[in-house]
Amino acid sequence: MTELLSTETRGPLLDPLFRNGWTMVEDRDAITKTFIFDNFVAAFGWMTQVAIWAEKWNHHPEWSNVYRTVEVVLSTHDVGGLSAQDAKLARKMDSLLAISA
Ligand SMILES: C[C@H](O)[C@H](O)[C@H]1CNC2=NC(N)=NC(=O)C2=N1
Repeated sequence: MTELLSTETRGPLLDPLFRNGWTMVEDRDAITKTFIFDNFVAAFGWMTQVAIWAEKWNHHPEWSNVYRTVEVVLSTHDVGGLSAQDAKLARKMDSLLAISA
């Protein structure tokens, strides 16, 4: 069962993400990061790879793409805030950058 991140687990899970460009969304228990790629195809290719993982894990981003920029927000709708699933998908998004570069 997906659970809201507790105060104790929040730090260790989120701090590495904050060091990697993620930030909290203002007034919402969610994290956000803007990814900028060389061009639209690179952005969409990265989104496609993320989509495969999101579907596999049944955990989906809130995102928008304009040309080579992808704005991502992660939160777990079922629990109304951040869960370990969000940190997991955020780590995967960052790891896929190396492949997409
Ligand atoms: C019915 C389906 O399993 C749920 O709606 C899943 C789908 N993807 C999801 N994605 C996110 N970000 N949060 C959820 O709570 C969630 N729930």
